[in-house]
Amino acid sequence: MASLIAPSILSADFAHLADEIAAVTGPEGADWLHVDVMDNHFVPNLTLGLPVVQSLRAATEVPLDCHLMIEDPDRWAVGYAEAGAHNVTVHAEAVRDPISVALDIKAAGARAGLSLKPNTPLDDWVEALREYDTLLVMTVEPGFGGQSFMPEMLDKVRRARTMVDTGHLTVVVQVDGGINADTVAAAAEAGADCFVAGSAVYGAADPLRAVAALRRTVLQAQAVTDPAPSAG
Ligand SMILES: O=C(CO)[C@H](O)[C@H](O)COP(=O)(O)O
Ligand SMILES: [Fe+2]
Repeated sequence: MASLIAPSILSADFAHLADEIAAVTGPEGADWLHVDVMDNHFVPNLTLGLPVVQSLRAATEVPLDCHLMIEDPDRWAVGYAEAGAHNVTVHAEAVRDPISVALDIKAAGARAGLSLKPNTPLDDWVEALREYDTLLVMTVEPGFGGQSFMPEMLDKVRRARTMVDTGHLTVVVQVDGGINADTVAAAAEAGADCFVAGSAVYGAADPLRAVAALRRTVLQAQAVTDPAPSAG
């Protein structure tokens, strides 16, 4: 099990993105940088797109984790991989040909991720997930930062963990939405490997310390559930 912390720049100051990324970068800092791409169609919010991701790629060494909350990801996802994203996640509810999209993302040199909204069942996507490297379990309705964690999503995380542990899937299990000091342990105990946190990191007085504190809590929770976890 991994223990990756991925601050979401959705809660950062968009006028100072390079500084905001530097604020979470360091030996105990971000493992991935989570970039929420919203198109105002798939979700009722508009953030940033490919030109910003291209600029971010040149501005930081931290692996970029692009969460595409957009319609027609079949058309756009590969561009994010070509721009140098480390992981490109598309939504199950938006994708038309999930296998082709995963193959295209991977052929362009990135990891491929598939995201499930809270009401989207895991079982419907297990076959497609065999082509994916990351499963993003949304723990809020996508669209906005600062929402409350949905504890009922922990079952989905547990079932995904079991599928990975029994060799049916090889995905990193990622959680996104409402992850903070109060909720991250439950997500880790349920078996998540990668923890996206926006407001809990960028709303903190010291974002770098907030990242380190989240990771410590994750490692403690994982040590209880899995006494010999692999390095994150
Ligand atoms: O995908 C997202 C919203 O759709 C964000 O990544 C997520 O909400 C992070 O923000 P917070 O940690 O404040 O909930
Ligand atoms: Fe996200």
